[in-house]
Amino acid sequence: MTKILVPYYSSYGHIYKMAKAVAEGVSDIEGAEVKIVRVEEFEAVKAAMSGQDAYVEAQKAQEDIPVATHDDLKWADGIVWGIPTRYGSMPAQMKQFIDSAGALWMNGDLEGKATGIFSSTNTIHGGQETTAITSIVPLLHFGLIYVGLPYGENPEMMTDDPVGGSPYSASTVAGPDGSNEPDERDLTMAKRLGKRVATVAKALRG
Ligand SMILES: Cc1cc2nc3c(=O)[nH]c(=O)nc-3n(C[C@H](O)[C@H](O)[C@H](O)COP(=O)(O)O)c2cc1C
Repeated sequence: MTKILVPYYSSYGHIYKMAKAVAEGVSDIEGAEVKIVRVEEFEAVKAAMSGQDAYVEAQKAQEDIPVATHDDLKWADGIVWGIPTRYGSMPAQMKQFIDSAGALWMNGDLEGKATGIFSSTNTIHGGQETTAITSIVPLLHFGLIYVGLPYGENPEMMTDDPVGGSPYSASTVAGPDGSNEPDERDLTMAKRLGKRVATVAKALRG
């Protein structure tokens, strides 16, 4: 059994929808088991956003998703992180989860596991690539083995349409007001990322 974890943080649901696509892709691999977990929201953000319908609805839709733990990270053979952009890099909620996993780093618990990232921004040039690239840094400190998204398997990237996806990560563009649904091409690339990380994780397990 190859165990793949999809830990994500999502305020408005785009990353959550991408997480489900990633999980679907993992399921294409024989003998793969996938678990989606959400990184917990800050109480201060919950309070600040309590009057914003889009946020409240998106949080409600995720209520049944278990909260991510460090034991989940240890359980997994591969980890595909769902990281929306905050000022061009990862949200503090995700950073806190990663920073608080120092004991795992110290023990080398994640070394040699396959990993990948999917992301989301409001705007096309708002930081999809910087979010992926800067998020890779702590993942390499953990000794994770990074799996990207190659052009060869993802012809959807060869376009000047405002879709997500780059060699660094699967991604989606939520739109300036956040009302876009993930494009079908974004979901397809997210599925392929899930499948690719599961393939590598399986091979690494031997
Ligand atoms: C504090 C904050 C900072 C943000 N910074 C950026 C940014 O730098 N570039 C951008 O395009 N979108 C930015 N956004 C928009 C989010 O990236 C977008 O809402 C998110 O990717 C949608 O994913 P979600 O629906 O899963 O929350 C920001 C949103 C917030 C709340």
